[in-house]
Amino acid sequence: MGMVDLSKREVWQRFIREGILDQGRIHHRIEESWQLCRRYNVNPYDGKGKVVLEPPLLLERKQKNRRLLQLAVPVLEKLQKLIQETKSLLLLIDRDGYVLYANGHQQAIKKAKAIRFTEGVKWTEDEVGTNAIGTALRIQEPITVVGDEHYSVASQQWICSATPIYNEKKELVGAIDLSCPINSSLLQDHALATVVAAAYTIEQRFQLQKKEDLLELFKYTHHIPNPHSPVVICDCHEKTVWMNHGLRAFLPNLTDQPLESLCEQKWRIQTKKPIHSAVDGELIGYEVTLQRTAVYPQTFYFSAPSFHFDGVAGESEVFAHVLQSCEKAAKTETTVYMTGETGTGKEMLARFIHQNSNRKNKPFVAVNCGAIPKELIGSELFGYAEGAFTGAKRTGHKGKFVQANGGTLFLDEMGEIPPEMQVALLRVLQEREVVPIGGDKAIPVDVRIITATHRDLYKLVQEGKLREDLFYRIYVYPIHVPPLRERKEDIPFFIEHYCQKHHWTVTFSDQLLQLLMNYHWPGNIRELLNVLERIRVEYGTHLPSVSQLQSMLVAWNQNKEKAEQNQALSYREKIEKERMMNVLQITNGNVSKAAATLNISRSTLYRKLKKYQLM
Ligand SMILES: Nc1ncnc2c1ncn2[C@@H]1O[C@H](COP(=O)(O)OP(=O)(O)OP(=O)(O)O)[C@@H](O)[C@H]1O
Repeated sequence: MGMVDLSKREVWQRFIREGILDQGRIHHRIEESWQLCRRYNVNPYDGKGKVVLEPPLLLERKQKNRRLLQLAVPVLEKLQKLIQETKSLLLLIDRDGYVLYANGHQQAIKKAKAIRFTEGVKWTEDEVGTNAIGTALRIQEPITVVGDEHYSVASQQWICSATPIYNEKKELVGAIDLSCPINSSLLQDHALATVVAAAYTIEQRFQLQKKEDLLELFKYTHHIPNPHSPVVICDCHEKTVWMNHGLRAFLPNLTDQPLESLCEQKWRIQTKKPIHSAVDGELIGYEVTLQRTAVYPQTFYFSAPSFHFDGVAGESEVFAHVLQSCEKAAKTETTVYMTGETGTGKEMLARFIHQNSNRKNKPFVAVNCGAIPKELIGSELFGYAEGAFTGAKRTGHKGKFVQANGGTLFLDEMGEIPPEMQVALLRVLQEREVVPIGGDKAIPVDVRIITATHRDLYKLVQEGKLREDLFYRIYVYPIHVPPLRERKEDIPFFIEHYCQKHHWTVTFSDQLLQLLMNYHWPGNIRELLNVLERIRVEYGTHLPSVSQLQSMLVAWNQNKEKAEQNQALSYREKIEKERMMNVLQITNGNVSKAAATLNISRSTLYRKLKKYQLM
């Protein structure tokens, strides 16, 4: 864009009169704009402002752009001296091309008024033809338009430099323009540099303002009561900024996420309240309360809407797969083999399979093979005939197989079945009939078998403790239930479930949750529920501190270990241990006296104290 010269005037005249544009004579942005103006049918012999907003409408527009005005005007006012010295005009324009603010030298203002270049006017290319403001807003680049480069004569006595302004989100929010009469002393390169620098400063202020808004939003969060319903605060662009405990339990560290991404994660917006800045009334964010879309009891719409799981499913992928496997098994008659540590919910899943199968109206019978004395397993499972043995009920006894007829038999701790019973069990599975002990008539039975174990059954086969043929009878459709530590993300759901079930209104802090989520839970869900029960009983609505909970978990484990060791002791050993503890108590811990009372040597007593972990 060179200086005003005659040749440029000629180029303009030729284009206006004949529609011919001499290529390369003017800047390509100007060429492009002229072509546009021609298409818009802009009158080249006019170019005065047409749309000037009435005061109420202008006020409304200023209100809408108050952030821009608030951030830009102080910067523009710094240029006051330059404007006066160069007899020019400085304008702030909104993104639609309306002049929001105009400041300038007396003469320039007067000259501008003549063409209605004032506050409230719309100064776009389609209104007044090629000009710095309208063109800069369209091409989103800084530009200077000199004299005859203006499409319409009204502006041809001006040199104008304009540049777009972007907010912190890099969205176009408006433009600044520095205009001066063509004979001004202001150099056009300087003018352009000035507006670009001012726009840069304003953009910096937008960035800073964003931080202030964030601070204000954080301050606002202090006034949010601590409701149990999950609350999220997001900024005015609907990006998450903060969430309360109720939500953090489920979504740790989810800030700077689009609000809608939370909705994808099974949340629904319940209320959305705008938050305005206490400083300038600008909308700075929203307080949003959310609601879980999928809560327990959860209905899983895997393939049929009828599948229903009464327990906590949580959101872990591993457990979702388990439920899917169960659903598949439920649709068939297949024999299911469940593995998983104690307390992972195997029995619950066995019930889930039963309740979703065709057998749901028939009995579900669970037998814990590990809990029945070995000698009784046979009669428990297969029943006994009338008068089968001394003391047997005269009427006999229906075994679990017969009780479960038509339904599902859940055999827990399969690994505990003694070898001689394994043969009988194999027969029932093969023949689908049972012969009660002491009886001679076979009773046909129709049951689906689900077995469960926390032991490695195949290892038992290798060790010769489980018949291989029985193993293959039951190892048909294996489902592995993961331990709780492999589905930590589900822990908050269990807690929520427990709290609701017991009408226990407490909010677990982040630290407590972290502790519960990082613990290894050897007893899995059962252990978690026990710990929650203990917290509820001991602490009520005042939850323990982190260290209190920590020591609770440690003590818990030690007790459990002791209990396990006790279980490992024989009956005789248990009695011996008990006796030693009593004697030590009576002798106030005096080992010599205790040894004498027990009639054993001191060294034997020490050895035994070690063995029973009493020292
Ligand atoms: N998904 C679940 N939702 C709610 N509670 C559950 C869930 N899974 C298990 N539980 C609870 O955890 C406890 C242990 O579950 P369950 O008895 O089914 O486990 P298991 O694997 O069969 O244990 P074990 O092997 O020791 O018999 C029960 O009180 C059960 O109600």
